[in-house]
Amino acid sequence: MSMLKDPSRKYQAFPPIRLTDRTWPDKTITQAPIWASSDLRDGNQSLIEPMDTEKKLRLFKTLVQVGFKQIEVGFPSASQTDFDFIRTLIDDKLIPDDVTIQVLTQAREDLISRTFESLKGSKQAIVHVYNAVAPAFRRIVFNQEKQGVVQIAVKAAQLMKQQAAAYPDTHWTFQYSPEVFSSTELDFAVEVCNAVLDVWQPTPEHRVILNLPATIEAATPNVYADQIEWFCRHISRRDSVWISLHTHNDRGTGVAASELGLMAGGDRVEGCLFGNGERTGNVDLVTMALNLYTQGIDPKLDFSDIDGLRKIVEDCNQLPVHPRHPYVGDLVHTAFSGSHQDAIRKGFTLQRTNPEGLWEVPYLPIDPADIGRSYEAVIRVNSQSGKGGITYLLEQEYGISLPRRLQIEFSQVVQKETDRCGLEMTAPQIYALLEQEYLQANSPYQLKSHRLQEENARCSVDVEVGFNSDLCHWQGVGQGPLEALVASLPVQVEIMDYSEHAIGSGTQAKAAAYIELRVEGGRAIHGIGIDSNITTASFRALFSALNRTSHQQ
Ligand SMILES: CC(=O)SCCNC(=O)CCNC(=O)[C@H](O)C(C)(C)COP(=O)(O)OP(=O)(O)OC[C@H]1O[C@@H](n2cnc3c(N)ncnc32)[C@H](O)[C@@H]1OP(=O)(O)O
Ligand SMILES: CC(C)C(=O)C(=O)O
Repeated sequence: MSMLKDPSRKYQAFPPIRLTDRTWPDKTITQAPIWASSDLRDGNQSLIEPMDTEKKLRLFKTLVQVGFKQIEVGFPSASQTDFDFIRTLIDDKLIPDDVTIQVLTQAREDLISRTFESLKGSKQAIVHVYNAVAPAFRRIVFNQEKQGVVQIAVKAAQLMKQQAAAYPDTHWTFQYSPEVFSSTELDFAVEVCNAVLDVWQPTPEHRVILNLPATIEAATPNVYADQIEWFCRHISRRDSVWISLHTHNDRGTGVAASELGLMAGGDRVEGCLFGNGERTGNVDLVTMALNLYTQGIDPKLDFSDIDGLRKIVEDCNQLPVHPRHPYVGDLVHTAFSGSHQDAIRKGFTLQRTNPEGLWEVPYLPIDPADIGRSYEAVIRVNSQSGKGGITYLLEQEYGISLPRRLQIEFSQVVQKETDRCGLEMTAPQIYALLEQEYLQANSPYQLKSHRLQEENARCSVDVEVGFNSDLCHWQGVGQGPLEALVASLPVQVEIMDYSEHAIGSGTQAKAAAYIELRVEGGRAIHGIGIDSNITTASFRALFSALNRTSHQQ
């Protein structure tokens, strides 16, 4: 078997929705939807090993901490583990007053009564019932005509009403999902839902939830948005219903579909953290929420410690989060490539001058600090990197600010090394290379010591220099220490550029000095000196450049 030359023999294009006056493309999302986490149900049912009670509890508490107010906690009629877990939540009073748990059931009598039994004693709960309504499911799964499928839903709705009446101390909310809504004839989806609403008789004060799943994502996200807008226009009692979106990610557009679905009238979004869920996953609620955040909208979910959250979710799901996963992947705030690093470094420098201003660092749609990440991993260096990245790491990790031409010179040294080893270079490795190349460039001339005297604005210097196995004394006079040192040298040099800065502060502070030197009319070469004494640092820089010049001749 191989891919078909003519895939239309096997696959059909999804038909477009007839909605020429669609309004959603002109809408924007201006507030967070009602979030409902399905991690403990849809997420859990898709795991290789479903969570045990301990893991479920851990994840439940985490979801509460993040700020979810509606949490689907399981399918209690399906397994004793789920049933017991729900009992634990209720009996041990682990559900905060402002959190509503939700449970799922098929539209079958025995399962519905078991579901209500599991919720006995809860203050409030959402009971979520579903049956598939799409043509293929009617034919293949239920072997029913449309009316048969409507009857399954209506009967379940009636049973739920009866069961709820038997437990009057709980505040019940009903939820119905016409499963595979996205592949169902729209008028039929509305027909089934209207029939369910006729049973439940919701009011604006006591609404029900109609959850419209893209159980299997089958079209571009604009089609889902059209479906939602069409549905919202045609459903009866719109003001008594919360329209809930439940998208999967089969085509990789689960987030886009939910976002467009919100523009099209959705009130609520069900999904999982980091996109866990059946097959390619449910819509990723973290991405959705942080997408809102980066548009300046409070998502009402708190991801201030996104790495801590990821760890818990990975432990509970026993599934890793991809390094490229939006916002949370290990590499998503990291730039390896030169032009990105350059732009990021400049962006950070500018941002620091106005920390309260709008975030505008190129290539970083979010400030990593807002989600608890350090800037450490923002720039990493390999053979694709340029001077910007190297400079950034030296600045951040070692407080060393190389002057521009020295950045260019040193980046070539790093480039040679990354090309040679083919690996990433960490900040300590880059610093080690800097040390080796500049700070340890002490042959043939080794600065042993120096003595300075200042008189009448004249400086005289006496330096002790190791040269081969000899010890020499060089003496010179000038207006400043550096000029005096230059005058003492046995070769003709010209200082093309000099700069210095402090590294750190207080008693631990050191000075870094940078010199660009031309020796006897040759090529300009750089040197670096670091010392707690600024004059010594500048002398070291000069010797570093002098020695490097002799290596390069
Ligand atoms: C898209 C989703 O994520 S939907 C949620 C899916 N999640 C799960 O199914 C996880 C938990 N489920 C289970 O553990 C089991 O399915 C149980 C315990 C609920 C039921 O198990 P079983 O009774 O063995 O039945 P099974 O799941 O095989 O059910 C198939 C039967 O239920 C019917 N059925 C399936 N879904 C529904 C539904 N939503 N409403 C009514 N009947 C349904 C099928 O037509 C089939 O009927 P048939 O036996 O007359 O042909
Ligand atoms: C039960 C429903 C909402 C579901 O999980 C789906 O259709 O994907």
